[in-house]
Amino acid sequence: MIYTVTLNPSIDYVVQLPQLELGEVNRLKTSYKFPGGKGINVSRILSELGYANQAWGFLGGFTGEFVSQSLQRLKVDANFTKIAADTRINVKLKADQETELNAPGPEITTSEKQAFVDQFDDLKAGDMVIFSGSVPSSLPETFYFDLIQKVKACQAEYAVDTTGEALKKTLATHPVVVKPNNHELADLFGVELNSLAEIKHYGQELIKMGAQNVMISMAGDGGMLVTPNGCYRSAAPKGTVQNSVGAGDSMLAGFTGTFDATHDPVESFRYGLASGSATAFSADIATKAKIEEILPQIKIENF
Ligand SMILES: Nc1ncnc2c1ncn2[C@@H]1O[C@H](COP(=O)(O)OP(=O)(O)OP(=O)(O)O)[C@@H](O)[C@H]1O
Ligand SMILES: O=P(O)(O)OC[C@@]1(O)O[C@H](CO)[C@@H](O)[C@@H]1O
Repeated sequence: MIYTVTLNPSIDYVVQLPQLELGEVNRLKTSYKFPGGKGINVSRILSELGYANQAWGFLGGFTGEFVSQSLQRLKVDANFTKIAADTRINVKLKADQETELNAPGPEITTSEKQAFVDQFDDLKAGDMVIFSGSVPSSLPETFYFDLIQKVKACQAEYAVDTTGEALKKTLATHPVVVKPNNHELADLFGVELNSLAEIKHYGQELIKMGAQNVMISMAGDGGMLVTPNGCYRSAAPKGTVQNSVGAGDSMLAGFTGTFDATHDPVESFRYGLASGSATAFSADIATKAKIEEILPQIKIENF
């Protein structure tokens, strides 16, 4: 069974307007509300692709209720820990440029945290846990690392999609895959990455630091997979971008779902790439049909 962990879910409030005028009243062309948070997006794609999974994390208040009901409607199996505070709302502005306003997240009490941590005692050998997204500020920065110790004690596998110190700290524990985008990879090492060769080099550094596979997403430039046995690269297929929010999560879902079933990193990368682009070319998270339409267009080469 696959479990996704979203410590900091959200309502994604996506608003469209031709141009943003700062300091003025801006009238929106359209607005949509989606259940958001990286692990939740991963769960949505896993469910689309038919991989049994359950979404875990914290949900609270009227916003948490919206996310919970949306997941029910989307038939995503969920077992969230209920909290007293409101789940956050993240604003995604689609104007001449895409701008995201992500809130820090709600207060989580000690007893709410403990109830969540206790869930990890039920994991079984061979389960896969996907940790995605930011850690709310009321939880320690080491929270993922602490949870990973529990996952390892149960002999389950895990993937990590987070940034900065939280990511660095998990590498030495040997996650199955980490998925920084090229900017997050550059920030991790305090460098600028100007070529594919440089991206490969720093991907290999993450392998040396302990990751089993490193999948680097590069938005419209496709992606790269670095493994201890080789490096693979694919450009992105052509299409009309509608909403790239969640493309990275979709990529991780395509990878982890396929990896859990096949243990083949290159085939997993192929599904990851197709799922990422399928979401970028959709208004919301992609459907299975969209992913399957894009799959034949993915061309992976050794790099
Ligand atoms: N404009 C695009 N055209 C084609 N494919 C895209 C586009 N944007 C994203 N993708 C596909 O989706 C993958 C993940 O996208 P991206 O690099 O934007 O992830 P991310 O930065 O983690 O995004 P997010 O945090 O919104 O989930 C890319 O590697 C690529 O394969
Ligand atoms: O603030 P975090 O946890 O880093 O990211 C949260 C978020 O931007 O990630 C998803 C897209 O990847 C959105 O659904 C959500 O709003």
